[in-house]
Amino acid sequence: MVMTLAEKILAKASGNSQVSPGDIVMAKVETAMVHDITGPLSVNTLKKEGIEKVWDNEKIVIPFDHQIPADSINAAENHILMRNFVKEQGIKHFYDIREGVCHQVLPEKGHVVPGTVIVGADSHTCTYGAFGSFATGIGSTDMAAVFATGELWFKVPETMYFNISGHLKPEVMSKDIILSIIGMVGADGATYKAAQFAGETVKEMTIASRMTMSNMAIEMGGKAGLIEPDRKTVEYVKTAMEKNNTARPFDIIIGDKNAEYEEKFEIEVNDLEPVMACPHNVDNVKTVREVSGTPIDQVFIGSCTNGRIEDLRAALNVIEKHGGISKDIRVIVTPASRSVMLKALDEGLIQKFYKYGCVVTNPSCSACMGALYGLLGPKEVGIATSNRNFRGREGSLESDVYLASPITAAACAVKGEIIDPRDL
Ligand SMILES: CC(C)[C@H](C(=O)O)[C@@H](O)C(=O)O
Ligand code: SF4
Repeated sequence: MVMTLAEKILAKASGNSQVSPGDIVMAKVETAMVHDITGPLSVNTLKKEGIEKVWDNEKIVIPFDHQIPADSINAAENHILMRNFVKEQGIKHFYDIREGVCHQVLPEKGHVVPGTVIVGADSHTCTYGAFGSFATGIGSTDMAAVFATGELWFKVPETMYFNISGHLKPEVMSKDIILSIIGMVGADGATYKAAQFAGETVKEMTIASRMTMSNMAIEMGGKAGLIEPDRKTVEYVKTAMEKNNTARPFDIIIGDKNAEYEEKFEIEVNDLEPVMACPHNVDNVKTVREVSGTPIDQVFIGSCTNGRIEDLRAALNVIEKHGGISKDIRVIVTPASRSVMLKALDEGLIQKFYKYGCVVTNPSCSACMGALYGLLGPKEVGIATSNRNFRGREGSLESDVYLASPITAAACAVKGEIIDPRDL
């Protein structure tokens, strides 16, 4: 019988020749990730259960990213607890405060393996679906079970298939596509389903743009957000593995031709306009022109959704073209990882952001979740290139967050209010 990409990966990882939606399978995990916020509970649970050794100290990856450098004594204590765990267990892949956001660091360091099951104690673990893996976020206590056994049970999800065709206008990015899709299906439209993004538009996309799409699959409830691997994927993964001594063989798994999808959507993007997710729900999606003129206080360009080099280039391009940012607002720029930061430094982007009066921070989760810095105060309005805008996400419960692409966010930074990049 034919299977979808998600079904094929779960079948392989669970040693079955065939699986169908609804089946419960026990799957082998290829990579398991916890970070500085979610790791401590996994570690304490493991200890409480009396488990002395993790199943594989080479398959557990621990990046620090949410509260780096430690912004409170509590964060510093979490860091100490995790560093001790790393030492005790001989965890091979530990990335202390210098590397950046987990979902950027794992692919860059070669820990994302196409065709495998990857779990992370972070909801945006679905980002790695962009590499053709079945990647999903799990809770810290579930992770303790994975640390102990290297396996986890899954209910095989149905797949919602999004066939995307056409060419984007120059001011429109993959962020606008995924926001439009979420606006269309709703924040719970794909609950416990695998979303699969396919079609010529996705094929033409860079890996970074694909990651933006998969990253937000969870924002419509998706268990995973998969994209079939192709030449670009293999090249990215092989290079990352070779550079970081993480090389291992992997299979390229693609879905069967006549696989059954729960629902198939045809999306044509030639006429897609820049859009925004407006307060306070990610599915409250409007064209930027509909909310044009809204006053703003802060623009945040960064996060695991849109903090990659192409995002920084695109944002700076808009700022440069229009002679700088508004002096009435704050602009925070956070490269998603050390390697993005180094590239941005090499290309002179950081110097220019600074010149224009942006605040550039260390690679981290930064202002994305209102846990580190860049918090919004009461009644303030922020534009963010990140993935969530629920009440209080970026600070005060009385603040508003609009989610947008880096191009739109930069246009708003230039104007000091919400504006469609085409109207600058
Ligand atoms: C802190 C962590 C549990 C959380 C998540 O899982 O998504 C965070 O990364 C977020 O984006 O809200
Ligand atoms: S950048 Fe934001 S969304 Fe991504 S892992 Fe960090 S807090 Fe979560």
